[in-house]
Amino acid sequence: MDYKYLLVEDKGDGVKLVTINKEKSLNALNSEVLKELSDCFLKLDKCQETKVIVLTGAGKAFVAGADISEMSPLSAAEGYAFGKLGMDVFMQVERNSKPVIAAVNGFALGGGCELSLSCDIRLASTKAKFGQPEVGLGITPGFGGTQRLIRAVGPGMAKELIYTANIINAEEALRIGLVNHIYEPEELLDQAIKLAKTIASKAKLAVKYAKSAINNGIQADIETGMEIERTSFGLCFATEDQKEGMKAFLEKRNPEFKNR
Ligand SMILES: C/C=C/C(=O)SCCNC(=O)CCNC(=O)[C@H](O)C(C)(C)COP(=O)(O)OP(=O)(O)OC[C@H]1O[C@@H](n2cnc3c(N)ncnc32)[C@H](O)[C@@H]1OP(=O)(O)O
Repeated sequence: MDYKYLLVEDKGDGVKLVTINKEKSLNALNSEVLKELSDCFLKLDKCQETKVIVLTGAGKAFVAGADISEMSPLSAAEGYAFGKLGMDVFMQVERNSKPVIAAVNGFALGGGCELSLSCDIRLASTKAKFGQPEVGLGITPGFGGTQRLIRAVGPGMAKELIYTANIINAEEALRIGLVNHIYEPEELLDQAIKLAKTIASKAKLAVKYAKSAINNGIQADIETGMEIERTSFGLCFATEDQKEGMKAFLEKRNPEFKNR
């Protein structure tokens, strides 16, 4: 996969590393980068060999937000369309059939924080900074921040972050549950890939069904959520990997999953 602003590397064992590589503008998301991300995540979704995706940024930023120079002259209708473009791409990340781990190496502001929120798991370097600075620019979050941040950290904390535009460090992000773990900058990618490989070693379809059950269930009432889980659970029994996983346990050996 060849892109102008993305690097896609095969890290082995079914793990792909996607790096947003537009260092000069701190990986700010313009329409071109968003379209490349869309194409990349669509292809990785369909790629049989890919089991887990790690997403990071080149240089000192994960993503410093949507591109302010592109947004500055927009009309209301154009602003709406730009917001929709970002939302659609982030929805592709969130709904990707493969788990996506955000390795947040530095600034994750505005659209950058929102991109990390569309990933399944966030890991941070000690240098990471998170925030939704949009109200300081005269806009609201526009790539899903008002909806995903409340789900990640609760409405009170999300509202404080969004209304104040405060930037928080990795420790605070860990404290409020925005990230799962913090690592030294030089360890972040290795740790993200290690976590990705642990997930990739499990039954691929079971992980896929678990992801969709969690993502769909979180939007639903508990009874609907339980029905979603029952359906996913039942579907697993139609897979070869369920037979192999349980047979291996009973035979006291490691399973050899075929991802079928
Ligand atoms: C729907 C979504 C909406 C949004 O996401 S709104 C945008 C939210 N993000 C922000 O408001 C953050 C904007 N950026 C900053 O505040 C600062 O940057 C930082 C604090 C992240 C870093 O500051 P420092 O280390 O001093 O770097 P630097 O010189 O400001 O940035 C290097 C180059 O990167 C460009 N840049 C940074 N962020 C953006 C952006 N979000 N959109 C467009 N360009 C950006 C700058 O302008 C500059 O460029 P040049 O070297 O040509 O002066």
